Amino acid sequence: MTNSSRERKVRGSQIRTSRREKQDKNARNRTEKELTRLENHQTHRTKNGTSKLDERFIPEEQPFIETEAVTQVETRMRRWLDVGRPVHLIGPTGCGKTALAMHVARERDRPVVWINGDADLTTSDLVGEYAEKERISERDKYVHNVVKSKDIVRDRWVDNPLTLAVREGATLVYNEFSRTKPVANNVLLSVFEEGVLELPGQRGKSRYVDVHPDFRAILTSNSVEYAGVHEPQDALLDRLVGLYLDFYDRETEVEIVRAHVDDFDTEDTEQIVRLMRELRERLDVNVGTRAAIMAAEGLTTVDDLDRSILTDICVDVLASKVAQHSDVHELRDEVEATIKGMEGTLS
Ligand SMILES: Nc1ncnc2c1ncn2[C@@H]1O[C@H](COP(=O)(O)OP(=O)(O)OP(=O)(O)O)[C@@H](O)[C@H]1O
Repeated sequence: MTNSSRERKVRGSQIRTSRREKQDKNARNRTEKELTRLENHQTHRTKNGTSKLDERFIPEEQPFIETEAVTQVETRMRRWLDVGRPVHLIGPTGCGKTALAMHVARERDRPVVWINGDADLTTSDLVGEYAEKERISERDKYVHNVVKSKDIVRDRWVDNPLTLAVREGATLVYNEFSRTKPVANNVLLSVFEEGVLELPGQRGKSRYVDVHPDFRAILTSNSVEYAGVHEPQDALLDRLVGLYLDFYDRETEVEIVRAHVDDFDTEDTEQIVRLMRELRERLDVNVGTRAAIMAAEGLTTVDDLDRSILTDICVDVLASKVAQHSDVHELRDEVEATIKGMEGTLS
């Protein structure tokens, strides 16, 4: 044994760590991990110029016509959005609710989050769930060449559209919200009133999310279905500002059809809109602006138009709305009679 006793060197961290020091170390690790996650998210966001919100499905931007009639409704919508009230657009199929909601939402220059109402939608579909497994591996080298490893697998919470919109101050467009069962929409009550979103699946203080001051909501529902699908709870309706829409005036519909159908003569556009509006008055089925757009698209393929071809196009555009094959004959008769009755004005 040599004279100088050699102090035993212990490599690596101290063998014995007090419980308190271990807790502090774990807390530091957790903080570092959280900071890394946020930095990664921020990097992802800046690198791709998008946030997680942008990954959400949002209907493709369409040409948007703003006549006086459209602007009037927009002004009413903005009035309520400016004071933080959720706006509920109610109207018949194809009258322009979605286009209006998306346009006003985009104009707010905030991220837009889109939710499609559906009977199968649940609260967790709206707010989020523990949907991913997170594996954390800790490697401790207490003694050189001895590795103590520990894998922790835990559920990770994933925010769904409503929570993302609330956290990031997005404009939520909740299309056909009344198709969703009322119980799933209950989470909206405190969002629209107390300004807090409760995450039923979460625990502790992360169970509550303060609503971002820039968060706004535009809900749409189809007037007919609205009555028939799920009667939304009065407490929710009480929190909404309701704007009933109908089909636009003829000039606006002509502009809308022209915006959607290229290479279609203005006079022909005016005629097909006039015909579809007449059918809207006469038929039991709903004849929306979308039907006028589709009919105009069909007409762009025709060189020599006659009454029979025009009848075919109108019947084809509306036939999906009649339940029985026998009803199509009645539909065709109505269309033929309408075209005949307008012969003087349809060239
Ligand atoms: N102001 C507008 N400018 C341009 N296109 C419009 C405008 N309003 C409606 N449209 C078009 O008319 C058609 C019907 O509009 P939209 O889909 O918004 O109706 P909707 O009431 O939401 O129908 P649904 O009840 O089926 O959801 C769409 O093709 C839409 O792009």
